[in-house]
Amino acid sequence: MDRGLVVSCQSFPGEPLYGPNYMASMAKAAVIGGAVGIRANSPEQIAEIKQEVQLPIIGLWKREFAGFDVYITPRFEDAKAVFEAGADVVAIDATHRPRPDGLTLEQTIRMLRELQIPVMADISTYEEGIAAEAYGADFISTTLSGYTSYSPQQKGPDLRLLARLAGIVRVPVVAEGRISTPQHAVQALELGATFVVVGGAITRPHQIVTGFTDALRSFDESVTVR
Ligand SMILES: CC(=O)N[C@H](C=O)[C@@H](O)[C@H](O)[C@H](O)COP(=O)(O)O
Repeated sequence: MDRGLVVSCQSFPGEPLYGPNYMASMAKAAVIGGAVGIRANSPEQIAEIKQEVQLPIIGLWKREFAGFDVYITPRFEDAKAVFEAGADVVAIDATHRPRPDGLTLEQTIRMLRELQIPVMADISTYEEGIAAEAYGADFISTTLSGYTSYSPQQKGPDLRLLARLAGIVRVPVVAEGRISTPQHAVQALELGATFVVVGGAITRPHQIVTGFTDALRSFDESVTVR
């Protein structure tokens, strides 16, 4: 995949853009805008997008299993289904938390590589990134920083984690998570990211609206106080 922008086109039940082909249309818009790849959720949405755009797809499948914290492509068989739906790379939770199928992360990555399925390791800490590379992941992405109980909880992207990993691992490092401005994206490339994944800031209109309404509300409140 070329250096540049990957647009994450994901929608979920209850969201206004959840339904047939909304995400395929979003992916078409990403193509027009010059994206180099698409990140997409679920075999269904991946297959829809695949029909409409030629760009490489990083696929995942968000699934919740009672008693487990991992939710990004949690089981080996979910990863296989994502690949079979047309993903070129499969993104998986690459933390060391227990997985619902009882496999370790190392076993999962090894089994996927045996099937020649390229793996993107979604990590939350530096140590997880180093381990994922050692296990054979093809890409390391900062996706889960801020979304595990033990990683830094911050409003903006974890550029520090990105820079530390980019300085040491040999596989491509991907900047992902809370990248909400073009400036963040440029900064990520400067710090060594091979590509930058942007989701909500492009493909979640309700999130974009909230950014504006929150700003207006704080302005109103500051005026009232005066
Ligand atoms: C933590 C998690 O579950 N991240 C998910 C991973 O696929 C998506 O919900 C995010 O939208 C994606 O990572 C892009 O990030 P952002 O939408 O912040 O640009």
